[in-house]
Amino acid sequence: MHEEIRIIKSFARRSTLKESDKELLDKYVVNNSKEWMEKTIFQKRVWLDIGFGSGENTAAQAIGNQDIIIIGCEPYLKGISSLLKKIEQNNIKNILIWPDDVKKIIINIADCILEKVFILFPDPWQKRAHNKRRLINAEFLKLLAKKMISKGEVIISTDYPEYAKWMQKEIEKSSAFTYTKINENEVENYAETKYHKKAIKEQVIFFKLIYDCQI
Ligand SMILES: C[S@@+](CC[C@H](N)C(=O)[O-])C[C@H]1O[C@@H](n2cnc3c(N)ncnc32)[C@H](O)[C@@H]1O
Repeated sequence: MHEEIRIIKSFARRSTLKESDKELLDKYVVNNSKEWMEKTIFQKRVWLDIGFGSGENTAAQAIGNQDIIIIGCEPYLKGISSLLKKIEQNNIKNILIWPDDVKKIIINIADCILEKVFILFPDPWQKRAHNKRRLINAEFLKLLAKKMISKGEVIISTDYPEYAKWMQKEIEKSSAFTYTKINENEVENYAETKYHKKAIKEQVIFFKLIYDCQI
């Protein structure tokens, strides 16, 4: 059956990539076709970092887990440049970059393939009129669940208490995951991200969601 997801833009591009970064990106970009992914990555353990920002966590996870492939999704071009720099400096071989909206690639990712997903400090879209732009909602979580292996994990963080409450409601509404609140030090190989460093520390919340096909 044809899968569809509403694409409400939750980011804005403000710059362009330098020529040298464009060439580098060609080396690491993921080809958004089912056939290419089937041949190239779906035999491996696949992780996803959605909205990687400057790529601190993506790089740390790739270095700490050499036997996985991590696909980093991020439309913010300066962030892509930062991750490319980390990849080259650390000679990282297991990162692929999707330089656009996660919703455009997730539909082409095979079902039951994702082992771990990070969504760290997603944009909170605080004004009520903008809430619909929030990435975490029941519709997106249901789609994500279809792509997860049984017992696969999604790690989500925020420092906005109101968004945290919203997340809890949407996780419960989607009824695809069980979830617990965890501490940052329970996230293996986690590297504090740029937004974590800027966050209101006492308010930072991490959720660990587990997908269980039996639910
Ligand atoms: C608040 S920043 C957090 C960045 C990083 N995770 C961190 O903790 O520093 C949210 C990021 O999500 C990205 N983003 C927003 N909507 C997205 C989408 N639909 N697909 C992929 N990335 C998205 C934005 O470009 C932005 O860089």
